[in-house]
Amino acid sequence: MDFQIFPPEDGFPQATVSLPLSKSISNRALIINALTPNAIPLSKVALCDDTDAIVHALANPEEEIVNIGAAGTAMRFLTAYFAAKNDGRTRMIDGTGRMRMRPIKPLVDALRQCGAEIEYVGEEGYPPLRISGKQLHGGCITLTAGISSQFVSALLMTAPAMTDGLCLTLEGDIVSRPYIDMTIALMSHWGIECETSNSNKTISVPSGSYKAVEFNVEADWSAASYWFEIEAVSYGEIALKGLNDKSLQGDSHVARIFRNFGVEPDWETEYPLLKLAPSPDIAPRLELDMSDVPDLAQTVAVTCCLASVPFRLTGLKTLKIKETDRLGALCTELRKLSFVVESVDDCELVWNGLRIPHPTAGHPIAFDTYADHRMAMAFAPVALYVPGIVIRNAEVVSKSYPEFWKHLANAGFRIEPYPQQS
Ligand SMILES: O=C(O)C1=C[C@@H](OP(=O)(O)O)[C@@H](O)[C@H](O)C1
Ligand SMILES: C=C(OP(=O)(O)O)C(=O)O
Repeated sequence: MDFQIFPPEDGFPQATVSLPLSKSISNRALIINALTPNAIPLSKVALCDDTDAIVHALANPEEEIVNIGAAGTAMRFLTAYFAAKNDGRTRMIDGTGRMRMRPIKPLVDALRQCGAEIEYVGEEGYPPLRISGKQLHGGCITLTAGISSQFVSALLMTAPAMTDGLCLTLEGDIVSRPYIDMTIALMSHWGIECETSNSNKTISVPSGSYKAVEFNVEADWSAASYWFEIEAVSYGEIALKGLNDKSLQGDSHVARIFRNFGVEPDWETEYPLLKLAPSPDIAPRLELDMSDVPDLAQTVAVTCCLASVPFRLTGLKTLKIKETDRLGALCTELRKLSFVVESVDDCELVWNGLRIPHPTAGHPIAFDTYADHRMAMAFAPVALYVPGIVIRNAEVVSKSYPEFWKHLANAGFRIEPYPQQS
C-alpha cells in the first residue's frame, strides 16, 4: 500500500508517542533467555516482524525450515543458537530474497571452528543454511569485525553453552561497536561476565550457565530518531513515552547529533519532551562518523537536506548490505527532492549543498522504500516540507515499528491511501 502524507493543518505536530520496544534488546533477551535454565519469561518484547521471527523460531523448535523473513539479527543470532543447540536436529534457516544476499560467511566459519556443522544450501557465504545442532567445543578464534557486529553478538551469546567457552579476537576495524557492548551488558545482567583485553579487541566468555533473572526491555531509540527529525523541521510538541536517558542502545546518540539542529529532549517533564530552541543554533555543516550508529544514517541525511545543512557522513560501509543498499537508495530518493547527494567509495555520503530541480510532471513526489523500514520512516517527515508526498509500500515499517503510521496520524499528519501505480 502507498500512502500520501500531509502535515498537520497548523504545521505543528503534537503527540505523546508510545515508542515501540527496542528490537535489538528484545532479540538478545529472547536468545539469552532461551539459553537460560528455568528462565523467567519476559513480560514484554517488541511487537514487530524482526522480533516475531525469533519468538516464532524459539517457540517451534521442531520446525525443519526456519523462515526469519528480512531480520538480520534473527538470521545471525539463530544460526549460532541452533548450531549450539545440542538436540541432534537438522534445520534449514532461510529468509527473504534480500536475506539471501546478506553475508554470513564470517559467522559460519567461526562457528565451524567451534565445532558446528553448517552447510550452505545455495550460494557459498549466504543463506539459506542447513544447520545440525550439537555440543560445540568453542576455543580461541579470530573473526573479521568490519562486516557486521551481529556475528560477534551471535557468537558471544551462545559461547557460555560451549564446553571451553570462547576467546574471540576481532580483526580489522569494528563496525557497530555499541551493539557488541549491548550484548556484553545483557549477558552480564544474566550472570555471565565477558572479559575484554587487547584494547577491547579480544573478548573472553567463560563456559557456564546464564542465571534466571527478570528483565524489562527499553523503548527503541532508533524509532525515536524519526521524531527528532520531525521536531527539527517543525517546532512540534513531541513527548516520547518510555524513552530512557541511560540507555544500552548506541542509537541514544541521536540526542547528541540532533543538538546540531537545535533539538534537545527535556528530561524533566513527565515524558521526555523534544524541544527546538527558539532561535536554533544550527550547524553550518555536519561531519559525522556513523560507524557506531549505522541505523541513524537515513534519519540524519534526510534531516540535513531538509534543514539545508551540507554534510559528510563517514563510516557507512555496512549500509550497502542492510535491508537494501541504503547508500544508493538515499542518493536516488533525495535526488527526487532536488538534493544532489553522492556516495563516495561505498562508505561515505556527501552533500555539498548542490540542488538541481527534479521534474515531477505534475505528480506528487513518490519515494520508493526498497523493502526498508528506515527508508519509509526517514522520508515520511518530508511531508512537512512538501505536503502530499507519497511513501510507496508503506507497510515496510512493520519490520521494527508497525504503529509508525498510526502514531504519525495521532500527531496530526493526514495519511491517505494513494492509488498504486502499475
Ligand atoms: O545487533 C543488532 O541488534 C544490530 C546491529 C546493527 O547491524 P550491523 O552490526 O550489521 O551493522 C544494526 O544495523 C541492526 O539494525 C541491529
Ligand atoms: C539493519 C537493520 O536490521 P537487521 O540488520 O537486523 O536486518 C535495521 O533495523 O536497520
